[in-house]
Amino acid sequence: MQNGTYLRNGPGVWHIHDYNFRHLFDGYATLVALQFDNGRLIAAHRQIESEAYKAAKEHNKLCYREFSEVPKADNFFKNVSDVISLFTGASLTDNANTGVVRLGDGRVLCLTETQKGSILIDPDSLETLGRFEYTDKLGGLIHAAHPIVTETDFITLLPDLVRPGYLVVKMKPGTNERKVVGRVDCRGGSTPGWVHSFPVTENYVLVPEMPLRYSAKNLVKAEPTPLYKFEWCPNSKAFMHVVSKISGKIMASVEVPLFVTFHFINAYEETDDEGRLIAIIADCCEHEADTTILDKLKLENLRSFDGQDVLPDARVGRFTIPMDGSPYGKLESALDPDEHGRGMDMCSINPSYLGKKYRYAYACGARRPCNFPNALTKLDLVNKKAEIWYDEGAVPSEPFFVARPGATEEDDGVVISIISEENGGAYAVMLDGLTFEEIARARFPYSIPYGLHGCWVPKT
Ligand SMILES: CC(=O)/C=C/C=C(C)/C=C/C1=C(C)CCCC1(C)C
Ligand SMILES: CC(/C=C/C=O)=C\C=C\C=O
Ligand SMILES: [Fe+2]
Repeated sequence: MQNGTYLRNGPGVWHIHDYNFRHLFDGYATLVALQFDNGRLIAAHRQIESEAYKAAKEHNKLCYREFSEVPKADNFFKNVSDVISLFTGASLTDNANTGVVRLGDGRVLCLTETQKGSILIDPDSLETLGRFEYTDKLGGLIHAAHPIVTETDFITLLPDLVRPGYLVVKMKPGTNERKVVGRVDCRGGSTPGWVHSFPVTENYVLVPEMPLRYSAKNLVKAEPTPLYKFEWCPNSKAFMHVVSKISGKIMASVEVPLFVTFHFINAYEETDDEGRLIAIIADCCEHEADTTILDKLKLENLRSFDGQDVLPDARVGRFTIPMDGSPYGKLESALDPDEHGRGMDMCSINPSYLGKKYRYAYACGARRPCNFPNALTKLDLVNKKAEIWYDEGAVPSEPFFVARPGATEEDDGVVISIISEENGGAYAVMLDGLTFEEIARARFPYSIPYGLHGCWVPKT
């Protein structure tokens, strides 16, 4: 194993004093680090010191709007209406609890869906260094939680709730300034679809327009609605738009079957024998166009498993987007969902295959009955088979692939996951990327809560 640090972010504290949050996504961000140092493993964890977290600790109450929680009127600006503070962004959380990325310039950035929740941290001490200030004038309050980050680029989408659409933006390493690549207007609905993540190919950025859309009326509600800040709008239809990375032009825009996804896995360009582009293939963790997964992530559901099989089905949804001007795209299962127990989310790939034809993905899968993904799975998208790693009582977080230095095979590397156990225990596990067998496990001397997304910071 090369030397370096695996960092994982995620909600980890779900209460303020004696007030308990209701949804998984509300929790205050907890970073966990696994530092690999010449065969030794050193583990650490630390809270991200966001303004939202510090204010909650200082005042013993919720002070900012979280994913589903809204402060009581007297918790924030007394005389400013919620609506005004929502649209200036002042009341929005900066609780950067979703992901962590290493920028091409080496800075390590924690993110969530609010732009103000972009927070720099020190990957060695896990100390919060401060807010990442975007120096451009693009404004906006929200962005995709998952930018596409490489050594040379940072690409993200900014949903536009005023003029329904999405800005595609990019930022060079060493800068804090995003530049507009292009813009996509929504084709359906009066608001953009929720965009937690999106995929890219070598030449294109794909903009998903999901029929689960931001909801103007739910955004200002004080109490959570069944779909939180969103609305299911099947009549508004679903679309995939293809934007050129170079010109920003829309190269295709097709209607696709209705879908629900948080996470795109990867995408690539399909060419014919003469090398002409015929289609774009984009894969995602798709929840069978069923929004109930969102409410299943309520803490009371996650904390009460009684043996009933209540995890909604999910699959690898594969979009085929024709590039010949045809108006419709396809959405099919890339493999039989029974291969991975019809549970599917929290994915990773070998980063060298980003935007390219690829064969393997790693994700959380299911061994049923369950109420949450309880297994790790390696998906072979060519042979349409899945391997499963399962340990009784384990709640594994995203299996994160780290390639072996010098590897030539796509799956030559290791897969790291942090396991929270039903009984309060926790351990880190390392699987062989090729065989999917367990290589090592290291137990934490205390509990580590379930978490979301990670990144690899190589030792320099
Ligand atoms: C943890 C995770 O995956 C998602 C977190 C999403 C958050 C914190 C979303 C926050 C929002 C608000 C506080 C109001 C505006 C809308 C929205 C972006 C959903
Ligand atoms: C944990 C999760 C879905 C699990 C269901 O199968 C989704 C998390 C989304 C945010 O990053
Ligand atoms: Fe995510």
